[in-house]
This record gives sequence, C-alpha cells and structure tokens, in this order.
Amino acid sequence: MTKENTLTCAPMAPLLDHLFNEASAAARFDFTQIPEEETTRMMHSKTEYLNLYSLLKHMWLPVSRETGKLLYMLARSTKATSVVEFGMSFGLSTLYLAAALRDNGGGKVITSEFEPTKVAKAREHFVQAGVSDLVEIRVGDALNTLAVDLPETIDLLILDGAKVLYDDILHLLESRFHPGTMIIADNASYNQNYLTHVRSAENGYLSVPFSDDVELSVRLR
Ligand SMILES: C[S@@+](CC[C@H](N)C(=O)[O-])C[C@H]1O[C@@H](n2cnc3c(N)ncnc32)[C@H](O)[C@@H]1O
Repeated sequence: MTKENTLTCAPMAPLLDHLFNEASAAARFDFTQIPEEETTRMMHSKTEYLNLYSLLKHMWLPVSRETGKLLYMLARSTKATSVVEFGMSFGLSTLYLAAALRDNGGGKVITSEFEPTKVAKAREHFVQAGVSDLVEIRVGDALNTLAVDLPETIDLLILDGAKVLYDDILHLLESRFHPGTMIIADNASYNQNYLTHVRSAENGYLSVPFSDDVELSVRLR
C-alpha cells in the first residue's frame, strides 16, 4: 500500500507531535529579566541580534503548527524543489518543508542557523524523520552563509531568523526568485522596512498579512 503523504504518516507525524510537545514543555526565556527597552533595542539592532539569540540559545521558538501546515501546503501547491530557510532552530519548520519536498518528488531545503547546539539537535530530528537527504544546513550567520553557493532559482523562502535582517536576507536572495516564488515571513511586523518593500507593487511582489503574524508574499516578475 502506498502512503498518502509524508506529513501525516509515520515517522513524520508522530515526531512532529512529540517535538511540539517538547517545545511547549521547555523553559521559556523570562524577558522580565531584562528591561523592556533593552529587548526592543536588541530586536531592532543590526549589531545586537547575536546577543539576543545567544540569550535565546536554548529556546525552541518554533513556528506554530498552523504555520507549519501552511509551509507544507505552499511548497506542495507550488511544486517547490528549491527552498531556502533563514532561521532553523531545532528544525520544526524545516521538517514541514522537507516533507513537502519528499512528496513533490525531491529537492533541497537550504537552511541556516548559527547556534551549534541547535544544529546538532536539528540534525537528529532530520534523521529521525528520514529527510536528511533533503536538507542542507548552513552553520553560521545567514548573512554570510546565504550569500554564497545559492541555487539557480528559489521556489520558496521562509524568513524566521533575526527579524531585523529580513530585508537584508531578502535582498541577498531576490535575484534568484522567479514569478511565483513564495516568501513567508514569520513575525514580520517587527520589520517595517521589510513589510514596506514587499507591500509595494513596484518592487515586484503581491503581499498579504496572514494569521499568526505571518506575511505571505509572492514574486510577480
Ligand atoms: C524563531 S527561531 C526559528 C524557528 C524555526 N524556524 C522552527 O520553526 O523551528 C529563529 C532561529 O534563527 C536563528 N538565527 C537568528 N538570526 C540568525 C542569523 N543571522 N543567522 C543564522 N541563524 C540565525 C536563531 O538562533 C534561532 O534559533
């Protein structure tokens, strides 16, 4: 009997359930430890994001299950084979994307993360899900790792790393987009420059705010 799809069958479905449960049970960073203005400053600074994510290095910070499903649906419906991810963490969003690539017949998710302990855990998750062959992890600051050796074309991009860098990462990759490339930005409201760019028709996108503070954009040219 052939299985219906990778996302809703074992090993992927029970693994995602287990990982989301683990993420919910994990300790959360107590932002009250640092003054609110300090957090806001770090969130919006192009030099402080390393300090911010170093404070958050044990936090899972995954996309919601709904956003994960949305990623799978978009990758399936666009028949994506070339996907780039900014911000992997423990790899939950990556698992949804890799499941879609498997069901599309193959491809590659190039994903990025600068925290080595997260990279090690994510690698284990990809092995457990049986999708390691579909994932290339680039370890280091995505401003560097996503600036080189890019695929000829990118079908889908997810932005989920340091919010302040969304526009910089978009500009790094933009020349590889084609009409129909989907860009999904999680918690995009933290970066108004990014939103202004993708919401301006003259820049070649059509863009809508979605649930869970996701901005969904499509490249038109
Ligand atoms: C919100 S989490 C990603 C969650 C992940 N997409 C998921 O659904 O499981 C953001 C991650 O991006 C990483 N990150 C932030 N800025 C980065 C950068 N400039 N380069 C590489 N990784 C970065 C952080 O260390 C953190 O683990």
